[in-house]
Amino acid sequence: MTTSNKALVNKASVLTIPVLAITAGEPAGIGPDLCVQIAQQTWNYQILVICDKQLLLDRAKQLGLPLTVSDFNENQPAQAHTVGHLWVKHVPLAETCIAGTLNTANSPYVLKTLDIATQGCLDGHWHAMVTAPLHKGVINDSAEVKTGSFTGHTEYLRDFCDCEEVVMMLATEDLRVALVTTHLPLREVADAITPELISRVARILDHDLQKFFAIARPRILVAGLNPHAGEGGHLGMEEIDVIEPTLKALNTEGLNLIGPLPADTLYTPKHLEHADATLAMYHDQGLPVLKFHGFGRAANITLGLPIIRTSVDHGTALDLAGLGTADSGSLETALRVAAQMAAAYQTKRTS
Ligand SMILES: NC(=O)C1=CN([C@@H]2O[C@H](COP(=O)(O)OP(=O)(O)OC[C@H]3O[C@@H](n4cnc5c(N)ncnc54)[C@H](O)[C@@H]3O)[C@@H](O)[C@H]2O)C=CC1
Ligand SMILES: NCC(=O)COP(=O)(O)O
Repeated sequence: MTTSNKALVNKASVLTIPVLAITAGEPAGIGPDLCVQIAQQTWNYQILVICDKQLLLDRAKQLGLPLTVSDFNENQPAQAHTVGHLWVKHVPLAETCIAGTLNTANSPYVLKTLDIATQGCLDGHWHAMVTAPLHKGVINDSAEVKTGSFTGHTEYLRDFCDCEEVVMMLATEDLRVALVTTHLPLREVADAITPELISRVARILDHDLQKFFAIARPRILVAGLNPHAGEGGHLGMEEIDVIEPTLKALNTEGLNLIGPLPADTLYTPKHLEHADATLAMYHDQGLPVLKFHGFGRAANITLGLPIIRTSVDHGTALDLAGLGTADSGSLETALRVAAQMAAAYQTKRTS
């Protein structure tokens, strides 16, 4: 690989053609379908897919779409995508995959694709990783993984990259929703909302909105935890005891956090009009709003990592695998956002 397409994270390189690595995710889900579908489109990036080569060719045949593949070599200069072709970093499946049918034997393969993609970003072999959906259940069901220990890409990448904290943010054209807690049972959420966690998350969100999205001083609307943001303490004390004083302290550092606001009215046009992002306390407080607004056109972005990682806004959709009816809109968005983030990062480095 020439210096021109080496990592933006740990090497001072010039971004010419971004090299984006896609992990195809759960082999029985729609991840492989989406990779084949985006291969049919025009892109100004080099797209490489980290997966089993034969899986992609089989899925293309099943979908009736043309596809050729070549082995990706990080020592070759980057080249823009050509329609109907994919570069592949081959990782063999443990067992042949049937679209729509989960198989725990292939779970270690899914994790291996993530490890390779992440390490490749850290080593500077590609500019960003974009993840197709995986199935959290089948990974936890596999003999190689301790049950319940795999909660999602976000936490897995946090641990792989040895980060204390990362932030999940989903973004569509005019709405960004970040989360204080991610994949946590609802019963545990209230106890997890501490000044320390809110502070770590808010600082990362503020920092990365500046770094990757060129927002000078992000205005962030923060939701309360309880209905009506606690109704002055009558519907819960977390706002008064934890959230309010934490936001106040963070604002004295220069952050621009507004809240805690009642979550139901925070997500109305009047409030959102002047917001750069929103911060929800838990997964299903913020994400249903985002998905109602922009499902299929949103990207999931992990902030706070030493690499760029974006993803789709949907799951494995086992019911659609191999049928040709999966919508590739979110994967397209995730690719575009990854490329924009890579360019923004590069501009900041060189300015
Ligand atoms: N980024 C990731 O790896 C994500 C993984 N998941 C995982 O996916 C698995 C299945 O989750 P579900 O809750 O069933 O959600 P899901 O998103 O897979 O499916 C929900 C509904 O949306 C439809 N759908 C999803 N993606 C679509 C697309 N691209 N085009 C057209 N229709 C689409 C499905 O057919 C289904 O009716 C779970 O294990 C979950 O944890 C869920 C979200 C994100
Ligand atoms: N709802 C988002 C989701 O479940 C995806 O999580 P992750 O695998 O990107 O951490």
